[in-house]
Amino acid sequence: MDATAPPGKPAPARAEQIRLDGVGKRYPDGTVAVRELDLTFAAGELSVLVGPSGCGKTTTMKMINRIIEPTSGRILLGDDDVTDVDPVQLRRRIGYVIQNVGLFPHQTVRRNVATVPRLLGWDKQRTRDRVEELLTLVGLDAATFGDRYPHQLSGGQRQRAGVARALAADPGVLLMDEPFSAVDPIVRERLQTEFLRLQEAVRKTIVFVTHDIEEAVRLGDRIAVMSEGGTVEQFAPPAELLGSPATPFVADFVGADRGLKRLAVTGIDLDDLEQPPVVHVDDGLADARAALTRAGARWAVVLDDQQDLHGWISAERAAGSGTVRTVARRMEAWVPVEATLKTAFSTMLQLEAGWVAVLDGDRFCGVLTPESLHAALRRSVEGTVPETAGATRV
Ligand SMILES: Nc1ncnc2c1ncn2[C@@H]1O[C@H](COP(=O)(O)OP(=O)(O)OP(=O)(O)O)[C@@H](O)[C@H]1O
Repeated sequence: MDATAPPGKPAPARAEQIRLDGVGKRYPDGTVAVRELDLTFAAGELSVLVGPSGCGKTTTMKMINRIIEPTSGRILLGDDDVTDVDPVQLRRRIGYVIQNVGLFPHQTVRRNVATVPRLLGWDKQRTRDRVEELLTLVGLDAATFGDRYPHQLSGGQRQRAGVARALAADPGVLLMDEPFSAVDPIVRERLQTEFLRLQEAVRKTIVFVTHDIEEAVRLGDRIAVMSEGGTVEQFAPPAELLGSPATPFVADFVGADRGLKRLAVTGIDLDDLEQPPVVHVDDGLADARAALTRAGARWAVVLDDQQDLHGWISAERAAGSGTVRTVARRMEAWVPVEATLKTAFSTMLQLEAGWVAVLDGDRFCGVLTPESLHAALRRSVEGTVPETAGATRV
């Protein structure tokens, strides 16, 4: 926390690296929850701990903010050994979001979110500004929800308020323990999407616990698959984890449909695209026929005056005279080049289309057909091409 920061404008905290160095936890009853764990969570990345129940995920996470003290090894937050940092100070540097949020039931949303700023002694105006800013950031309208009590919110709204509260002091690090597991799948997906957008904006170092591999793949920059005793079976970006599981345990955990899951984290590669002939709505049909013959193709993509996608035309419909416009079929199936193969595939299914156009801004880049999608998927499963960094995981 920067005491010199102007009111209402706290200096953004640095996202710090977290390093676990031979960390172990033996509970007083002799249970060894975590054996000897070496793991580094990179600054500004979202790392997910995933694994079966009881494998030590929560214990690992709670050792980072010292809710649980390790019995061996050390944990470094940036350059500081966390055991040397006063736990109260430490928890101000580390936001914490848990399942069911843990909002104070007798306090309004505003007051809940203001908890840490109040503890830090911020003045009223600075606190109020920060609360408004955070509620907006997590998609809760302050005027509507600010004065409600937690029981007057839906599960998803409560979860958002919980995230706002954890971000209030602008910590560099966020620990999240199954934060979205108490809400239904549709709300969960929406929260995940919003959360990814939020992380794009705030770039915290986040350690996120879940036992849902789909959630891990969707959110994680890196995923640690853990087995009993806090053993890390593999710690890798989602595409790598799904493409080449390091152990039979990981292969089993990510599931037999890992190829399909990998669609969600694989970007479109321009080399995957097919290039059908392109004609314009105002071209004559004779020109369209000539283009089809030249390319040896059965159909062509039709673009309008603005070079936007208009639809397609088949060789059969190109017979006769007149212009392409009169016989072309409309087609809405397109995806931006930043989309994932999953988005392309579901667009194709949703619109019952035989292909989807790929656009870079307004520019037509080519099309994906079931065949080229299949080839792209094979490429991605075989892991010959790294995950596309720009792929939008929504
Ligand atoms: N206070 C405790 N005393 C003794 N054993 C404990 C204690 N807390 C947890 N354990 C044990 O430590 C192991 C790891 O627990 P932990 O809660 O870290 O697992 P987890 O992977 O988070 O599980 P889940 O997915 O079910 O939340 C389990 O075998 C659990 O029974």
